[in-house]
Amino acid sequence: MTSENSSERVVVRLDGVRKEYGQSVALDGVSMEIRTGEAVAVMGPSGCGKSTLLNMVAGLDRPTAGTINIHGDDLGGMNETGLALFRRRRIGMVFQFFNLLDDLTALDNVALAGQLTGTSARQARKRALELLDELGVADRRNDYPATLSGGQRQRVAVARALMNKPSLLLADEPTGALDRQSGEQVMNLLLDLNRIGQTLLVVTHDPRLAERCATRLVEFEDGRIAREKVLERTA
Ligand SMILES: Nc1ncnc2c1ncn2[C@@H]1O[C@H](COP(=O)(O)OP(=O)(O)OP(=O)(O)O)[C@@H](O)[C@H]1O
Repeated sequence: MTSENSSERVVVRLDGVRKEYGQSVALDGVSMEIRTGEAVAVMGPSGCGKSTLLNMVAGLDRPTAGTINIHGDDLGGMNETGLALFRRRRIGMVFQFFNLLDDLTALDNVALAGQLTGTSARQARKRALELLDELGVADRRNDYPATLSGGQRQRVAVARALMNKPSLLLADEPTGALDRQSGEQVMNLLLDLNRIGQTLLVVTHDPRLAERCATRLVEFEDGRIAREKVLERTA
């Protein structure tokens, strides 16, 4: 593989990323790459900067210093509108507590993500239904989040994250609020998605999630990368 080809395969590149909140340093010079098709798990003690890293990569917050490139686009060069568009089109996000809109049905929660990028309501609802079907929750399409189990809510949230075929799926403790069985199902879902080519960056406290789903483990300590290792997936 030529170096040109290999650079095309880089989805995310962080270079010397530092983030300060007042006196506190959340990220202290982080450089890393994520390549197409990788599933990277980020672990580390509470407060080591994991969520800050995801927020930076999603363009939800800006670094104090350093650069972040996603598929060659420098996030630092985008204004707020550009960042919002980038996020909707290129990034899918899954959160610990689902972050679904309570007053929309499961189907509308998913379809809205498509409509926000200009897909027609009809097309968006069609794709949303296909995704809910693939994720095994199509029968709950007309129900509101409050009436769904945690595992079902997370499936709907994953469907929403996939709506715009993101270059990168980010997940922040996606199993953190789930019972063991629902957590296992969400792990299998992430594994299946990665196996069909979805690039993943997952923050977790759960070593089982990293072992099951990740191709690489990155351990953070005090805002820095302390260790990295390639994982052999057993499943
Ligand atoms: N908005 C903010 N304002 C001030 N300090 C913040 C803010 N966000 C994060 N921090 C600080 O930055 C550091 C890293 O926080 P971060 O949430 O990234 O850690 P984490 O590894 O995700 O922790 P946890 O595992 O507990 O979720 C912490 O010291 C935290 O208090």
